[in-house]
Amino acid sequence: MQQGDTISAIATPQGEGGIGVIRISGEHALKTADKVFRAKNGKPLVMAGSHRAVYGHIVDEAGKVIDEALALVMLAPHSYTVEDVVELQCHGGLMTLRKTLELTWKAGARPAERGEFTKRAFLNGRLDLSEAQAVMDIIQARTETSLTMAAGHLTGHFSKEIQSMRHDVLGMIAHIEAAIDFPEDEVDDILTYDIEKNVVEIRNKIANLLKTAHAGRILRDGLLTAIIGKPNVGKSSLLNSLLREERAIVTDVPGTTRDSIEEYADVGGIPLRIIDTAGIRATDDVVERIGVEKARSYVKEASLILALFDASRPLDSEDAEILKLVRGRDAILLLNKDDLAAVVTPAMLQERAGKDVTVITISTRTQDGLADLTNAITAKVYAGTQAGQEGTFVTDARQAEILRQADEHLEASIRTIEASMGLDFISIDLRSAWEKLGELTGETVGEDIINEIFSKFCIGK
Ligand SMILES: Nc1nc2c(c(=O)[nH]1)N(C=O)[C@@H](CNc1ccc(C(=O)N[C@@H](CCC(=O)O)C(=O)O)cc1)CN2
Ligand SMILES: Nc1nc2c(ncn2[C@@H]2O[C@H](COP(=O)(O)OP(=O)(O)OP(=O)(O)O)[C@@H](O)[C@H]2O)c(=O)[nH]1
Ligand SMILES: [Mg+2]
Repeated sequence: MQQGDTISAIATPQGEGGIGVIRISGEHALKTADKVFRAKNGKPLVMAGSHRAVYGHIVDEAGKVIDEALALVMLAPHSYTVEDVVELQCHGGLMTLRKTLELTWKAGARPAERGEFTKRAFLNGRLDLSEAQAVMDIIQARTETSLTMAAGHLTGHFSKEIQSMRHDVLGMIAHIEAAIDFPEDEVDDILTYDIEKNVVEIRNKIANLLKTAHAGRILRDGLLTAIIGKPNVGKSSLLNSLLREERAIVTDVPGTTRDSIEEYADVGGIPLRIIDTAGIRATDDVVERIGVEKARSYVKEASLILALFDASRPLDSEDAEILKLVRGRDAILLLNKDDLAAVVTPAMLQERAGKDVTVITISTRTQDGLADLTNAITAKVYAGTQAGQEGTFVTDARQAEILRQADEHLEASIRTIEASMGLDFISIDLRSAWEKLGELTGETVGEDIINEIFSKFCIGK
């Protein structure tokens, strides 16, 4: 097999850690590693054999010892990149890793680009494009549900579904080509009937996949959620409850939160990117006013708004302002401090907000109602998604767009059949659908798109 030029990068998080790994891949990976690594047994790494670790030291050009290390050799094609790979497992300090990396460059490697190791695994056929994308999703997963989804993709759940659709489409194309070569009118009718039935089935599968796109994107990227309300209603207390941690300052002084606070929380497996904002009110305080402006702009930006109200105090004009801000938006209204004597009932809030808005009674003090909130959020995220599709979520906008376009070609094939336009025209529509679907697995995708996808990876992956 053909190997690329030799690349190297730090593969582990950069900071202090127990161990840090420098990964070298490419035609001269072993030769490069031999120049910076001196095995205790004195032998070059080719003698080690694949998937063997060798003990030794990292040494500079003058032979000075930089670190103690293990070299892990993985010979092509049996490695992550399908090329020769050597990993130098050093002590996990910033200085030793940087120094060792520089030595690999002096020894002939060049700095790896973002995602270049995984890109090589893809170009060498060990992973398809959706599997390669899942590698990064695994690294970035913030909840167990997100991780399960990404791991499902990496092990091919999504790819297999796409491949099976492509296989079916190709089968139909083959039948059509055969029928074109041996024309017989009666056979054509049976054939187009069968094709139409098959196409409808595949379109159903695509429709079901597209239904997962909403949840899939949120599980991968998180849901930007703004907590808003007038001062002192318990916004920061809610943030702390959702994080199960005293993250934000809570006091009984209205105007406690002045700058917005952003944190990820795992709410029922959904990664929420939560923004706790300054209580929205008219104020002369310059700093607070900037905070209030920020809160208003987060209301515009957020995908979900949690609007808080205090059940123990009558609704006032400041609450009316909040109700106005969330009108027409994806929002859940929370009536907080339910543990105190209530002067506002959920029915009163519901009446003010309109019947289509979800109102939930909570107490951040007793944690009552937080399970209802979790359920309301998960229900919103999974709305329309069929249960039991763990491994086959559509996770990004590009995938969803490709599926929609493939579906359009399939729809066109049905119109072609119904217009009796002839077999070769049906075949053209089906071939377009087949090619489109191939953009998901990466079989029919241009270099620029591939480069763009991998450029979003981290260095060393
Ligand atoms: N040290 C280390 N840990 C790692 C990785 C790595 O590259 N190095 N990985 C990535 O960053 C992930 C694991 N992925 C890997 C995928 C394939 C092979 C590999 O050697 N495959 C061969 C042999 C398989 C076998 O023995 O059955 C092959 O596919 O032929 C290694 C790691 C996570 N942990
Ligand atoms: N009884 C009761 N008190 C609560 C509850 N939630 C919050 N509080 C109290 O209400 C006060 C304000 O809470 P915060 O979380 O700081 O309110 P906030 O909305 O962030 O306030 P600002 O940052 O000033 O806008 C504190 O004294 C909290 O202890 C609740 O569910 N019940
Ligand atoms: Mg606050």
